[in-house]
Amino acid sequence: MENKFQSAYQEEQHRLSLAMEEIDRRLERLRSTPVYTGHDFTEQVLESAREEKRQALAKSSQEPYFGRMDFDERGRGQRKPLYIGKIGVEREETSAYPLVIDWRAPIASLFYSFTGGEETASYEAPEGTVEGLVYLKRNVVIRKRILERVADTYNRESDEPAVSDEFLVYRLGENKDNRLRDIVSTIQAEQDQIIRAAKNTALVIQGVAGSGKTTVALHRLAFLLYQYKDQVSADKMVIFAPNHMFLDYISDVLPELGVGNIQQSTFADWALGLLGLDLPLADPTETLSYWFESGGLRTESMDEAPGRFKGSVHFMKLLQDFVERLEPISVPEGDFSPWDGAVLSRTEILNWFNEEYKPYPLAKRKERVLARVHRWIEMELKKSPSAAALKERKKKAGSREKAYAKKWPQYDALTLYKQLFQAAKGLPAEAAAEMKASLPAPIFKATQSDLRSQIIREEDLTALVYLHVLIHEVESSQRFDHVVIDEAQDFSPFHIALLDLFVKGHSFTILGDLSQGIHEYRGVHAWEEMSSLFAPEQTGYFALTRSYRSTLEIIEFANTILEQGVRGGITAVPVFRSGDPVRTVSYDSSVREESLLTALKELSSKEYRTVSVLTRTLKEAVELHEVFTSAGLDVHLIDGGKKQYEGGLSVLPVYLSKGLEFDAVIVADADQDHYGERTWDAKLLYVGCTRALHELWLLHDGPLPSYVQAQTE
Ligand SMILES: Nc1ncnc2c1ncn2[C@@H]1O[C@H](COP(=O)(O)OP(=O)(O)OP(=O)(O)O)[C@@H](O)[C@H]1O
Repeated sequence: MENKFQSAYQEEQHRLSLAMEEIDRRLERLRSTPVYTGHDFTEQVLESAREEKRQALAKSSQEPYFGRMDFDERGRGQRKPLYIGKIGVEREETSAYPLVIDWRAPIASLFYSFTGGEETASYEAPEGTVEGLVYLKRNVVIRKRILERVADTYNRESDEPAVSDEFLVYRLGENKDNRLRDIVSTIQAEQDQIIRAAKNTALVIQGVAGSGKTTVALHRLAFLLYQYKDQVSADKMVIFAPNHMFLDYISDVLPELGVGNIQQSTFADWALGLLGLDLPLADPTETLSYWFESGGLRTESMDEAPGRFKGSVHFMKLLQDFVERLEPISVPEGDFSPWDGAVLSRTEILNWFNEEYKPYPLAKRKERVLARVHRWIEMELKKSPSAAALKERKKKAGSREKAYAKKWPQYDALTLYKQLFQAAKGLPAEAAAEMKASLPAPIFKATQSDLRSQIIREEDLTALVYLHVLIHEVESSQRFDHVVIDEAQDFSPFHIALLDLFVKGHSFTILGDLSQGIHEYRGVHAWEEMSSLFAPEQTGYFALTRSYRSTLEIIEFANTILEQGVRGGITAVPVFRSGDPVRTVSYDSSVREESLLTALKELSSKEYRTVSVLTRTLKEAVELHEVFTSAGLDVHLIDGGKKQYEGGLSVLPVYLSKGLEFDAVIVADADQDHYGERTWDAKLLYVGCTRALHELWLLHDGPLPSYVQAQTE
């Protein structure tokens, strides 16, 4: 065994030296080509391509590849070693396989999809299906030009033919810093399927906690940019994520994959930018504490929650209906007369508005009609009998034209939204009453009062953007080539239907986990709510059930919470990576703070890079932060306003931990007072526990909730 390993290592060392020599030689040649700084456009384009190549080769020379696959393409009768890296490097002679194959190339898909077996394997190439035999799948770890590790995950000629998880487990065992990382060397077959799925599909992915949803979505973007380079551009792709800190947390993956310039935004930022609104949104803390304080007035049923109503397709239709009802009352009453004796009849204006400009949205129709009125005035002015009359008429026409334009309704999203919640003011009485009746009374009242005080909540943004689209339509510069929605369980069907108006070809990657649906007062309760928005051939569904983040012990512990507390959640299948047992530590309430401090000190003395304390509420997080810092620990408080995740030690409310991960997690106050018997409490605790990679402790002073198994040491 030792010898086999030695010889594999030596072989790879030799090949690595050859590959690096070749890359260095090419890089040197490119570097010695003088940089073009002139004004010739063609030369500038060529220079920019050379610069791109220089940068790619420079990166490649440090870590040329991560995998090797020996493949015998049927018909060739020869087994060839293929090297796969983050950046492809072509050979100078074109007939051979590239020196390094880009991980996104069709042939590289074999490296990920091949899961062992004696049979022939195949991949889809532009020229059709290519079949052959895989002999070897090998991972090689190269850091800064040094070969650190060689691990075979499959060897046809060995006595153990099954694909081994050993390398994956080694990778998962590493500690994490403050950034999510790429996984190109260990993408799993079920993840690869999603990454390489066709572009024009609304993919909906349900994945258990830690199944790699966020990571997979980012790799999918890099794949789409490679595979559809002529159809998509990075700056026309967008990732919607829950908050700025999360965006910061994931921001390194795409550059690591050699992809830059992809838009990353929260839905709220995008919506406010599009609306051109410079209004601060209502502070979400109030809503969050209403829904997240333990106990309280909250009911189990979320169906009447404002967010659910305002996120429904029903509400979307209602807005459309409202705008349609505005059409017939748009053109002001009466003829238009620019000066006495000249009349443009309302019938003529109506004809322009209702017939000639009918295909345009409301605001454009108004704009076009007013421009036409202006042109009509100019024509009429030409008929003036004298220069003095012309002057007089011009003056009159100027002020009457202004007054006439003012009589038209104002078409901007916020004005219309306010109008709707002023009992559809302006509509004929019967229509107005019908509109009002279709809005649930408590939501009507609360929104009316908010809008009177200039308060806009996040849940109003979908409606505002939709009204904007209805009156202005989507401009081509606002369209996306692809939209990724992370934590999609917190989005509503209305969000998706709205974004569908902005994306070409229903090209979506929608990822989430219903078991982590802690914002279900506004998010979806079943994926069908989203997938049913598309025709069956436009959408695809994938489920990821394997969890890569946590140890076997943590996953089994969290699964019990799902089974017994959430009842109906999809449990995760662990990768076989064993660690320390989960600890449930009971303490007396008089020593709560000391106990948490001791626990944090103990975990931070280990070799972990990130340790967090998760509280139930923000208030508790703030208080504990004070305790920890007074004791001299360097702890970051994550309070929702934070734009960056700094790693190290953190304290935060559990609901803000979604999407993040830590080497070790302490759940504070894991008792029945803080986590009651409701499904929702169990979901919150599930989210908290599944943030831990290697170690999880739950501290409590009262009895644990019934769905948490006390752990004995
Ligand atoms: N194939 C893989 N190889 C190595 N690591 C992986 C793989 N897939 C996922 N991981 C790791 O698992 C962890 C979880 O990934 P990620 O955060 O993308 O999952 P998620 O499904 O979005 O999680 P959650 O919903 O719980 O926030 C990350 O540390 C990621 O690097």
